[in-house]
Amino acid sequence: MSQAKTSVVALICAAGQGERAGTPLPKQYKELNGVPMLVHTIMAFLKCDVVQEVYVVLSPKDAWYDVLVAPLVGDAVKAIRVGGETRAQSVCHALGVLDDSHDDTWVMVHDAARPCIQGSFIKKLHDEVLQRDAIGGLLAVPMVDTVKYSEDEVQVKKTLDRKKLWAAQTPQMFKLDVLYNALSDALVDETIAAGITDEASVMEWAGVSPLLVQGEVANLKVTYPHDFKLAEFWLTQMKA
Ligand SMILES: Nc1ccn([C@@H]2O[C@H](COP(=O)(O)OP(=O)(O)OP(=O)(O)O)[C@@H](O)[C@H]2O)c(=O)n1
Ligand SMILES: C[C@](O)(CO)[C@H](O)COP(=O)(O)O
Repeated sequence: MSQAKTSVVALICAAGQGERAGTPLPKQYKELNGVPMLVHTIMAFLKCDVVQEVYVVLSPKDAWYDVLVAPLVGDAVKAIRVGGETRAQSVCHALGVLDDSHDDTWVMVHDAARPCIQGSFIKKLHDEVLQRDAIGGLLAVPMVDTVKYSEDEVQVKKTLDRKKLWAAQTPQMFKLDVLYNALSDALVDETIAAGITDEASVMEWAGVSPLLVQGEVANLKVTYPHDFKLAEFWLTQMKA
């Protein structure tokens, strides 16, 4: 008897302004090796056979997606124009749109700003979460630097035990309805909302322990101007 395939959708967050990157257009539209960053990100999910549907959350004011990205990715990707002021709000609004039509579905939330994501990384997260029957999980990399804790951004208060520290990446994979309910609850309180910087953090707040799946440094988040060249390097390496 054939088993029913697990339903997995990708939600790519592309409603940010990219202020730290300092580009004229939001950074997700800057070309990397001749193609807008967001196209690289979307194509990785479109080509990955563990993902059945791909959605992108945009700012309601976005004037560039239809011109710069849609012609290159086609209509298999659905744009949802409900982005909010913070990443968490953008994700929550988009999940609210998807929740009605998606029962028993996993969602992989991913940053448009991580264009070097590869199908093999996506599949690793998918397989480990499902094989271990986890509540959900995220790609993350162990810290390689010694990590200092400061309360005033001037002096060191202490050194943290880096063996216990991981840098969170995306995608992060959870049941869509569970994540939506947790995010909706958390965002009601401004103080709690301020600490919700990824999907795992809201699930931790809800009392569960997401699975850490070891990722790759290549899956960097393009944040500052110097990151564009680094992302181009990794994209070239991965195509080689
Ligand atoms: N209100 C927001 C803010 C961010 N994002 C998305 O979340 C991802 C990670 O956020 P970050 O790198 O912080 O992007 P920006 O918020 O655009 O950057 P900055 O903070 O420098 O303005 C990005 O793909 C960004 O488009 C989003 O969908 N909605
Ligand atoms: C979700 C994230 O990519 C995990 O590292 C990251 O937190 C998003 O960036 P932001 O600057 O916190 O929006």
